Amino acid sequence: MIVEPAPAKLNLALHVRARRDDGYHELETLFVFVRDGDSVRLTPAERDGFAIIGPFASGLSGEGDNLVTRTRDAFRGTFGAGDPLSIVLDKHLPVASGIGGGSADAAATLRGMAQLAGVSPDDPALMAIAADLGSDVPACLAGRTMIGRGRGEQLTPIKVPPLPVLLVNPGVAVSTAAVFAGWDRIDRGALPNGDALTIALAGRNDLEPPARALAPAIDTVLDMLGAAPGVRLVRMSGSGATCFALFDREEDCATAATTIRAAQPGWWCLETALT
Ligand SMILES: C[C@@](CO)(OP(=O)(O)O)[C@H](O)COP(=O)(O)OP(=O)(O)OC[C@H]1O[C@@H](n2ccc(N)nc2=O)[C@H](O)[C@@H]1O
Ligand SMILES: Nc1ncnc2c1ncn2[C@@H]1O[C@H](COP(=O)(O)OP(=O)(O)O)[C@@H](O)[C@H]1O
Repeated sequence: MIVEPAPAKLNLALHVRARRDDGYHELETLFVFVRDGDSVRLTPAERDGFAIIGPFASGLSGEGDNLVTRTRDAFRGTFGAGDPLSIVLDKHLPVASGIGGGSADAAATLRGMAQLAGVSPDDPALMAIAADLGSDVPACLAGRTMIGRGRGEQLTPIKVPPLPVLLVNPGVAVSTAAVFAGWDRIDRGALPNGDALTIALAGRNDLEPPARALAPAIDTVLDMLGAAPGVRLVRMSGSGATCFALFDREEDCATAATTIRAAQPGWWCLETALT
């Protein structure tokens, strides 16, 4: 049995540069990962099985299609059938929330299946499968801080300090495609140069305005995070609606979490750290 962690992704900065003829957008983004997330358990079995457990299981259980089973089938398409597998997805990340839960699950499934099949984690075919599954899956397969370009699949490593971070989602799912469609098509420029923190602090998320138009609750989340003592940076991640606040001190992160949980008990709130 293998249990693969599927940590949440954040975009500390996300610059949308152009709309391509294939409908996707050219991006420049700073991908980081946090300590916590979903996990995928893979066990060789008599026949294939797939189950979803955990606090956000109900948001997905009704859907026949899941990125985990799609990934399993894509892996087999490249590397052969192998043993039947019982797969359990433990879903802790809110669905369609800009922190790449589905992409992280896909990447964890690829890593786990590669390990079971004796495929090297560096096999380039894994990255090719990842890029086919979704724009964020290559970064999640790499699983560490990266500058992403193109659709997100051109990756360059960079280091980030393990700062405390608070993630807050107001419980509104937003469609990635709808948010990109709302981008005003104005190129506001490249990612700044420098170390990861400099890039984050001087960068932007160009998807914030269209996401805020679709989900006005994001305004309230950003305001509450921005009012937290000791906060270093507040921004939305990906296409939203999850927003993050970076802190220098764990105590400040914990205080902000307590304040927000008391004011908004229905929101999802995760105190974690960059890895
Ligand atoms: C915005 C980002 C930033 O990291 O994150 P999330 O909000 O999903 O977490 C990603 O680019 C999302 O990646 P992912 O969620 O894998 O998206 P995909 O399945 O590839 O694409 C979903 C839809 O989003 C739009 N899309 C996605 C990526 C991109 N570079 N340009 C796009 O226009 C397209 O309309 C596409 O049909
Ligand atoms: N394992 C999965 N986890 C989350 N979403 C999934 C999964 N499999 C398929 N999906 C579909 O993918 C869509 C995007 O999900 P998700 O990766 O959570 O978005 P985001 O990258 O914006 O956080 C969801 O609306 C859902 O229908």
